[in-house]
Amino acid sequence: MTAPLRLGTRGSALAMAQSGQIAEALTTATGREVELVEVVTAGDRSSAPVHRLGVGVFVSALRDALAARTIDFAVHSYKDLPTAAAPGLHIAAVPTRQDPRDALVAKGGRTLAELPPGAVVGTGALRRIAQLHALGMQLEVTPIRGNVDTRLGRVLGPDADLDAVVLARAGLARLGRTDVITETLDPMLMLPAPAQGALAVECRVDDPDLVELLAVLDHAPSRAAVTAERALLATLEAGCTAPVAAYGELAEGDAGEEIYLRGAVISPDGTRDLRLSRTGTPADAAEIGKALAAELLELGADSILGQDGHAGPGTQQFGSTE
Ligand SMILES: NCc1[nH]cc(CCC(=O)O)c1CC(=O)O
Repeated sequence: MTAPLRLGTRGSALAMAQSGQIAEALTTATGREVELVEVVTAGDRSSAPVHRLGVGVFVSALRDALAARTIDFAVHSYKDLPTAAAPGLHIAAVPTRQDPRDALVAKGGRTLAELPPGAVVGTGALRRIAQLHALGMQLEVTPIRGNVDTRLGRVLGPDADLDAVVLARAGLARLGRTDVITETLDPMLMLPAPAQGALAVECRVDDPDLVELLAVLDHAPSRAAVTAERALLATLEAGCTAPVAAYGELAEGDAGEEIYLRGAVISPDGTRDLRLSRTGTPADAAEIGKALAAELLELGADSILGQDGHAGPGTQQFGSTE
């Protein structure tokens, strides 16, 4: 009898749902039993805005538990991972990615285009705030945070005080709540966060048997797309909350499989909106991301990122956007 593998997870409904789904997939694929071990993170204990805390707070307690060997592996929302590599740890799998687009949940079943001037839209991420302002619709954007149910309650609950919220479709899908979505937002308007909708399955480098076991969950196209998006983010050296968006899509092109990467850097007030794209082969995913970031920098991305909304030096270690 082998002992069950210990999967460390945050206690939020979303974290429990995605950890449970990965545990089940691993057991199905390998026959190994998996036990969920709850880890409380500083991010769960605080109610400060995420762009102040840095989303790294959600990650570090899980990584500490890995280092302390109280858990064997962890499942992260990939977009919450800092771009800096974690010494001693390895992303053993990037499972098949969920739909990476953002979703609108609005009162009265409204779509984005149906929101009247002055409508109050809640979202926590500067990337979304910036892109909502860039639409020029006179939306009033208000920062919110909290778990998915709390956010939905601001629109759908008895004390609803917002006209709409924007959140990741993937989070709603993992919780079985896509029914509340009134519009899945076209990436032409709302380019997703780098790695949104993807998970990262992480374990210790010094656990080679587990590295090999977890690899059954890896989905190469999802990994390539996320690699390109995160290389763009890392090259821009955008702090934890910078309004950077990136979306890599894989498709069959004339010369075989191709990756089509779009990137955007938007000022928080939406008045400056740089968007570019680039194609290449999935094997060059990281280079494509770096090259696209370099082009964005050439066009002044750094001056946009230097405006308020940039995380500042205190939170530079956190590489994720939201
Ligand atoms: N920043 C919070 C966060 N981190 C991961 C998800 C779920 C979507 C995903 O897995 O990418 C969410 C919620 C959201 O952005 O609405």
